[in-house]
Amino acid sequence: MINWNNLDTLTSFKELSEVERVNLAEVMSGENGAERVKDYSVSMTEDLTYNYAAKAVDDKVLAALAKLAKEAQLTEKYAALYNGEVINTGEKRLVLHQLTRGQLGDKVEADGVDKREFYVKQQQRIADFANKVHAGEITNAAGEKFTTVVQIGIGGSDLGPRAMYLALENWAKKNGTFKMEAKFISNVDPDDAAAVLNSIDVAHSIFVLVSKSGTTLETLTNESFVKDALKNAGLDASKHMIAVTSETSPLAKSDDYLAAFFMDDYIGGRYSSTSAVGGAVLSLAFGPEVFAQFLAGAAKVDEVSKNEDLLKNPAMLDAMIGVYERNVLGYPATAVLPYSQALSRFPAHLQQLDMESNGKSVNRFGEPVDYPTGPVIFGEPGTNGQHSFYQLLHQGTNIIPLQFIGFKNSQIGTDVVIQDSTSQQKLCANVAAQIVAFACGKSDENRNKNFEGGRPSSIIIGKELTPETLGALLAHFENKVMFQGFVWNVNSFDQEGVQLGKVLAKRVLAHETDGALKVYSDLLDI
Ligand SMILES: O=P(O)(O)OC[C@H]1O[C@](O)(CO)[C@@H](O)[C@@H]1O
Repeated sequence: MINWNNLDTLTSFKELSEVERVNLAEVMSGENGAERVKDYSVSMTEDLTYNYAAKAVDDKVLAALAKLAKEAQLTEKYAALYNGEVINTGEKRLVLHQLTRGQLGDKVEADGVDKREFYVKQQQRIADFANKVHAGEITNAAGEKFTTVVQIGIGGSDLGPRAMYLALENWAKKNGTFKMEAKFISNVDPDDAAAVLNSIDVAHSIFVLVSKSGTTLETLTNESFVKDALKNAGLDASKHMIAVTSETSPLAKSDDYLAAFFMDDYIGGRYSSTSAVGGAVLSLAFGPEVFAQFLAGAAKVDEVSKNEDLLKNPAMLDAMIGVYERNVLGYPATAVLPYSQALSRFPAHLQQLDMESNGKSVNRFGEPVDYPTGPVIFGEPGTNGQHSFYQLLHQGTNIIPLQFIGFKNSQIGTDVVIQDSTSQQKLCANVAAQIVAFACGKSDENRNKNFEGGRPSSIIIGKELTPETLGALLAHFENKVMFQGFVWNVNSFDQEGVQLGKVLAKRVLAHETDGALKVYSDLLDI
């Protein structure tokens, strides 16, 4: 039987709080440090490793975390999720994003269909459509090939797919699978849509309207913006647009689109990159085979995440160390720092994934919780971040745990040797240096130049960022966030916190305001 209990009622959580703290600077110094870097490492897939040597944990802390993971029944809860229980209690929905990339457990039936079959069918329909576009069988009205794909969507209908596209753009160009350039319109700021439209040839562009609900104001506004532009160019908008939505949304049966592809209410926006939401744009941009490799990478990590042994389950381990840092050590934030330009928008995606999922103050039954839940997430690619906010990370008054990601090889492969090292070597040297600098610090009589150290980090290391490693990376973080939600006993799959602002904005637009809202409306000339 599964028990959904608050973290502070668990005996093993009290025990964890009493385990002696680790002096990170001490354990990471000298030979001991070298041994830790070798030992505190676990494979995520054959190409990716999670290394947690520079986290403030030792065997005692890890044993206490394993006990907590067991008492919180994390593997059982994961199994309940992929076997189709109603895990999203707020919206009374199943949570099925893992089914888009593999069958992890029982067949899941909902709405009278086998859900795995439903997702696979959508992937096949998308693959077929994308192949026809690439082959010139689906064209614009003049019979010319589409050369650009533009995704219109916001939140999960934008951030994940955009981050994934950017992550693979150069890889696809290098490996001969690049088919079409992709652009993204998300913000309701008219400058977003206008700038994208100014940068493309609309006559040769295909637009993917993505909205699960089919009611998101920003997305519908941008759709009209684009339709106007197509009309002004003398084009029939319905021959340039496809939709990705749920079958129950107002967009599903409209004649306004060349085709419609479906996901459903069991896939949260921020978990939708492996569904039709990511599938359409990525298959059009890189071909369906590349999208399939991306799914295969995610499926591998989903499988590893079933492991009951904490030390052999990187997503669960990462999650538990994060809980220790948040609820025992009291750290408020986590920085995501990819040493990979291709992952430039990955931190923004993780921001939504983590903060929209676990930024909650009530448990899954709607009762207030008495402990901190999700941390603040932010990040930028290294080495750019080093010349920006790392000052606070090294010497500020808050300790911010760090999540580094690094690859041995670059994607494009073009490089130069300057002062005896390549740029790729410089990049990797920097991430290694940062881990040790943060952990060990450096004492100096001048307090201003003193580094206290004791600043924890982990690193995910891969050979190269490929579609498969990207899928694995994505699933690692999705599963980490899911496990943390289980430990905190929150529902990680709804987002009521975004509603109030939407309601008030509607009131402003309808001029139904008073008090402070009225004055702000006047100040902004609405
Ligand atoms: O795909 P939709 O329904 O347009 O929603 C877009 C985004 O809006 C939200 O519901 C909240 O603003 C996100 O969770 C979601 O990713």
